[in-house]
Amino acid sequence: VTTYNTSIPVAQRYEQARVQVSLVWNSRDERSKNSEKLSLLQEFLWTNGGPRSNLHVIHSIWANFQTSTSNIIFGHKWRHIGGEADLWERFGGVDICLDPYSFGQANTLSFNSLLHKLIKYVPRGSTVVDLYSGAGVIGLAIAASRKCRSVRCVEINKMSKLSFEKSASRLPPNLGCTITWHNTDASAVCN
Ligand SMILES: C[S@@+](CC[C@H](N)C(=O)[O-])C[C@H]1O[C@@H](n2cnc3c(N)ncnc32)[C@H](O)[C@@H]1O
Repeated sequence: VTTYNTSIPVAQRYEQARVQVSLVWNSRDERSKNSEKLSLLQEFLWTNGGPRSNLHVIHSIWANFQTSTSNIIFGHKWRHIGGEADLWERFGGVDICLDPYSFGQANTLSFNSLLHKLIKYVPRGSTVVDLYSGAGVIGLAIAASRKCRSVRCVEINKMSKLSFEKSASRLPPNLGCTITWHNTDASAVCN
């Protein structure tokens, strides 16, 4: 859900929030059997919830292709099939891009206020490691506070790097802090 438009009051922002829809399709890709049904579903959703509908609640639509029969929800293949590709949020005073393949906190209001509180506890000149960082939202907010020398984000999902890089490109210049993102197992880093 995006509530990005910070020029309007918070309550109104939540009323006008829009949803990023991810359709998980149990096939290899968009050329597989039954893919016409995916297009029909996408068209139906966009007609009834897109910008030209009476109830514009859909920000974007993505398809995810999952052939595994395990209980892992998402497969590795993603296709953007409608609306804006990037979903932006505002957390801890920074612009954050959340692609559907990156983890996003569900309670955005609480997360935002927790981030503002957390930053107060960071001593000046710190070296910070954001373990299990996802797209690096916590690390990026700490980096933007200008309180630390470096922030390293550590995350196992390599796709989250794309979201991290888009957000990092919007950080203000000259923060005096290097911020990097590392695709590795955080439990190995801790040991
Ligand atoms: C609950 S999310 C939190 C993400 C981020 N800190 C936030 O608040 O938005 C946990 C993250 O840990 C990652 N993760 C799970 N196991 C991991 C591991 N062994 N090493 C590094 N990251 C891991 C997941 O992919 C996920 O992005």
